[in-house]
Amino acid sequence: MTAMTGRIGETVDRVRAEVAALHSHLTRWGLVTWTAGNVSARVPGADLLVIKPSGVAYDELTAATMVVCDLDGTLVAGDHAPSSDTAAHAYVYRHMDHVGGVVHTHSPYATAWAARGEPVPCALTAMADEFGGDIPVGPFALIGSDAIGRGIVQTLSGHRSPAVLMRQHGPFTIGTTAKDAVKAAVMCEDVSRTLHLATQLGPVARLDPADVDRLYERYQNVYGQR
Ligand SMILES: O=C(CO)[C@@H](O)[C@@H](O)COP(=O)(O)O
Repeated sequence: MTAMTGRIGETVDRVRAEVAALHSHLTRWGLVTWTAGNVSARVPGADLLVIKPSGVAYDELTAATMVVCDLDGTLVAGDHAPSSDTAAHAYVYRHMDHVGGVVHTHSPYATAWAARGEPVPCALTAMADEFGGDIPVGPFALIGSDAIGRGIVQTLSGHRSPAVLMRQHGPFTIGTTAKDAVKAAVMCEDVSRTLHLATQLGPVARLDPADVDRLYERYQNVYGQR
């Protein structure tokens, strides 16, 4: 591992361990095939991010294999090339100050909705809880520039959903923390699957917007251990 010194080095090492461990949720919840997914986290107190190395198998990911980039996506520390989605993650961090973590997968049901360019309709209380409405579709964009990141930010800015289905590509999720972004990716695939099954049986009705608001406020502010 390319060492970074001092207090920032300690912080980076902690974030590297956290990001490495979070990748195990992508395989545990069936969100990725081969290496087609990545998790990143913003480094607190620094214009840096930690992200997965490109194309490295999940069972080979360790804190030491995580790479550190600046918020332009340039490699700062690490012995591997950064994820091919680093530019998208970095763009989100530059333009959404509240975001501490970003996840991208090709999880099958969410990616099927992305293939069709259709938002996942908010027809379940679980969707109101986690997404506050539909899961929106973002524009088609080729990898390798700021285009994907711009599409994520344009779609999610002012939107309650932490997930966006990038058209004909797959879901990207954001969170206050990287763990929150991973949870959003897990829940995005879960509701995408359920709504897929439901729509196979016939039309589904969206929840009343007032009910969505009430469910979202409760889940975001009361649910769980506070
Ligand atoms: O979607 C793509 C490439 O089109 C990437 O997210 C996926 O292959 C994962 O790439 P990385 O292994 O993170 O570089």
